[in-house]
Parts: sequence; C-alpha cells; structure tokens
Amino acid sequence: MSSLLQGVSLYLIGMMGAGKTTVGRLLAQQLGYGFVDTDDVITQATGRSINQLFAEEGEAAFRQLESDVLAQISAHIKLTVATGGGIVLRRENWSYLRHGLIVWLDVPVELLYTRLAEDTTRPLLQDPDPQGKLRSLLEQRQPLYAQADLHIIVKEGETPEQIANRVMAAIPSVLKTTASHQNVEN
Ligand SMILES: Nc1ncnc2c1ncn2[C@@H]1O[C@H](COP(=O)(O)OP(=O)(O)OP(=O)(O)O)[C@@H](O)[C@H]1O
Ligand SMILES: O=C(O)C1=C[C@@H](O)[C@@H](O)[C@H](O)C1
Ligand SMILES: [Mg+2]
Repeated sequence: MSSLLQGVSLYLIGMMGAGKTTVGRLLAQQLGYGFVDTDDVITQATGRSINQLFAEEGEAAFRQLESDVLAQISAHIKLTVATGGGIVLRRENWSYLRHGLIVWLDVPVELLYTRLAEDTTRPLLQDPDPQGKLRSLLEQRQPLYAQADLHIIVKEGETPEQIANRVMAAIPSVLKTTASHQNVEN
C-alpha cells in the first residue's frame, strides 16, 4: 500500500473527537509513515496547552499558528497527519492539505459527545450546552469537511483498528480515479 501511495501523505480531517489522532497513529504504523499531530506540534512549539493559547492569545492567533505549522508539515512526504478539528476553516490551509490525500473521519455528534464528555482540553466545548455546540460546529463545517478525497462514515462500536483498516481499503479507489484521469488526459 505504501508503494501504491508513492510517499503521498495522508491528512485526517474531522470534528474534535473524531479519532484523527488515534486512527492516524495506526495508519502511520501500517504505512510505515511518520506521524504528526498539528495540535501537538503547536503545544510543543509554544510550551502552552491549546486551552492556554485560546485563553491568552485568542482563537485567531491559534488559527495562524495552525496554518504556519501545517505549511511546514506539507513540505514533507510519507506522513500521516492528524489535524485540528478547525483546520478546514481557512482557505489557505486547503492548499497545504492538497499536498496529500485528505480523509474525513465523519462521526455522529452523539458519539463525539460521549467520547468528549469528560474531556476538558477542547476550549470550544467549554460551553453550557456542549452537545449543541458540537452540532452547530458540525453544521457549519460539514461542507468544508466534504471536500476531502475520502469520506469515512464511522459507526458506533467501530474500533480504531477497524476504522484504520477501512481507510486503508478505500485508498486504492481514490488513487485509481486519479490514474484514470491521467489516462483520459494523455
Ligand atoms: N473508534 C473509537 N472508538 C472509541 N473511542 C475512540 C475511537 N476513536 C477515538 N476514540 C477516543 O475518543 C477520544 C478522541 O479521540 P482523538 O483524540 O483521536 O480525536 P481527534 O479527532 O484527534 O480530536 P481533536 O480534533 O480534538 O484532536 C479519545 O479519548 C479516543 O481514545
Ligand atoms: O474543532 C476545533 O476547532 C478544535 C479542535 C482541536 O483539535 C483543537 O485544534 C482546538 O481545540 C480547536
Ligand atoms: Mg487530535
């Protein structure tokens, strides 16, 4: 599979809690790729948590850092990249994401909520109605996530391993489309 991909990186997008970090690590192992998480790079580079950055610098400054980090990552090949849930919001980020194959992990809001209910590390969920907040964020972002090359709809009870296997199985279908386009053009 990794030879089929010819070093093209995978970029995982989707809502917070969708499993980008968890599934991304597994995919990197299976592909023999490096693994990078944009949220982790930001926290390591700044020495501050995402919560701190949102509180002390504001969301706009965080988004700028996120774009800067993504720009640097996109210069590399053979990576599986777990992105922050809001990476799709900035148009310039798409020019970086398009360096690789973009995979949307699409998880129902109810499932996201059960996964994140105890989690206090996502500043946008510090809301009196976190489930409603997740729903409105997803509504706003859905058309953006839908621009991914691969759309993986995750069902309740699916393990990270099963999801990673489904992504691996779906990759050739996207690469085939690219190859057939090339044939038509040639
Ligand atoms: N398939 C799964 N089944 C059950 N729990 C899962 C699954 N995938 C991930 N989780 C759990 O859900 C939580 C969120 O997962 P993860 O951190 O990978 O999401 P994320 O998409 O990287 O979120 P963020 O955008 O906030 O970084 C974690 O506690 C993780 O262990
Ligand atoms: O969905 C979002 O906007 C976010 C998701 C996380 O990955 C972090 O990047 C941050 O909490 C913002
Ligand atoms: Mg993550």
